[in-house]
Amino acid sequence: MAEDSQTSFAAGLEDVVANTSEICYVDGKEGRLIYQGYDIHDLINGKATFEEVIYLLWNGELPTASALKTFTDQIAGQRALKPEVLNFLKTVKKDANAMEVLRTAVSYAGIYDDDNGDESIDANVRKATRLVAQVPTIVTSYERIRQGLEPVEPDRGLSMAASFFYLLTGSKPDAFTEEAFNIALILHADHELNASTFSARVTAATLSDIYSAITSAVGTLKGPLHGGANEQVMKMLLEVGTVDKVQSYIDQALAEKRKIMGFGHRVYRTEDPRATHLRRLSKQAGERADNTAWYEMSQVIERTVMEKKGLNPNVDFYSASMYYSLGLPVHLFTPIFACSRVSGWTAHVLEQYRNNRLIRPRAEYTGATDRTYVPMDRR
Ligand SMILES: CC(=O)SCCNC(=O)CCNC(=O)[C@H](O)C(C)(C)COP(=O)(O)OP(=O)(O)OC[C@H]1O[C@@H](n2cnc3c(N)ncnc32)[C@H](O)[C@@H]1OP(=O)(O)O
Ligand SMILES: O=C([O-])CC(=O)C(=O)O
Repeated sequence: MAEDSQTSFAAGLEDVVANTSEICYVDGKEGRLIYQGYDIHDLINGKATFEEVIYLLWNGELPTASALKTFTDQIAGQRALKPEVLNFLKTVKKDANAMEVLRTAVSYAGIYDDDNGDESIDANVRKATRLVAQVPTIVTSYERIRQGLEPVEPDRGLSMAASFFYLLTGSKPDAFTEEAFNIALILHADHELNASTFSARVTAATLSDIYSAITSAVGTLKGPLHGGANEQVMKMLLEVGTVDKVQSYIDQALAEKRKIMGFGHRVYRTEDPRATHLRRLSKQAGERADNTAWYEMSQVIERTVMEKKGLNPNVDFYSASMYYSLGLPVHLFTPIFACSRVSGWTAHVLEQYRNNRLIRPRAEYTGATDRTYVPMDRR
């Protein structure tokens, strides 16, 4: 064994502290989520906007009214896609996975970004602004193109929450939908060194460009153990169908050693504070849609999984029924997560650039040693 081999190995890097960050603190024991010192409950109870939270994540301070207006206008002014990106969305196959399309479109947009090749701090902030502005446009435009509809021209006067629905449907959402979606965007904005943010930081730490980092992150978020879980949760609810089938479904899944999607977490050992809000919003969205069946089924699943496995729901559990009740297509649930998390990813990439060191851990070598090469004719 090589002399410099590492002696401590943590499977899945559990509890390994891989960098310092001022952006976000997750208290897994108490179930608290803090953005730049502000508890998410305070941000939501104080009726913060998603734009305000992006400003906070990037700058470390809450904006004044005029700073927020300038920032909001800057984002709103960057929503339109470059013709090359739009053309990619129009020519890619219509039944592609929406996260794969987003991943490739982000990578493509980087090539055509006006600041491509400029790695100055100002250029990276401009690129980050375009990324948070355009990820929702990519997601909604591809969905419309897939349905045989023309993409909608962005409306600069709309909030990020309202703009998503406008770009998707051509109509402005009602006040409840805008408010609920704004909260969901805030809740998904950042989560310390989750897998996709870590992959963004690893890419950025090679001093590669911000679009490459966000492309890595989108690909990582897609997996069902991470952001992809919200779509799997809704598929489970649809498969279970009715409340009376929950018990047998969960029993069978656990007997087959299958994971119940939307439950468990690497850090939280108690209620995920985001689930507290999403549970309430799932109920309210169900009531407004005159169908609380998905919420009620979710409640029974939550009780059953707690009873049988002692696991709490994570952010992906109640967001599924909430989005479904808002009329959003299931295959957009994970792209919607990306529309929010791109704010945290970009905050982390900008932080990585400010104080960079290559991220390069070691592997504990478990392979063979001291073998002698055997020529081909003697194998
Ligand atoms: C935005 C987000 O990324 S939130 C997470 C979204 N992902 C999901 O909801 C997928 C379902 N959940 C999971 O797969 C896991 O809980 C993860 C991936 C979130 C965390 O994984 P880890 O920290 O590696 O925990 P790990 O998978 O080792 O689970 C520990 C134990 O709890 C069990 N467990 C964890 N989650 C679940 C679950 N959802 N259903 C059933 N059992 C579970 C495991 O089987 C394991 O049991 P064992 O020790 O008897 O083998
Ligand atoms: O922190 C994690 O490991 C996963 C998570 O909840 C998130 O990314 O929001």
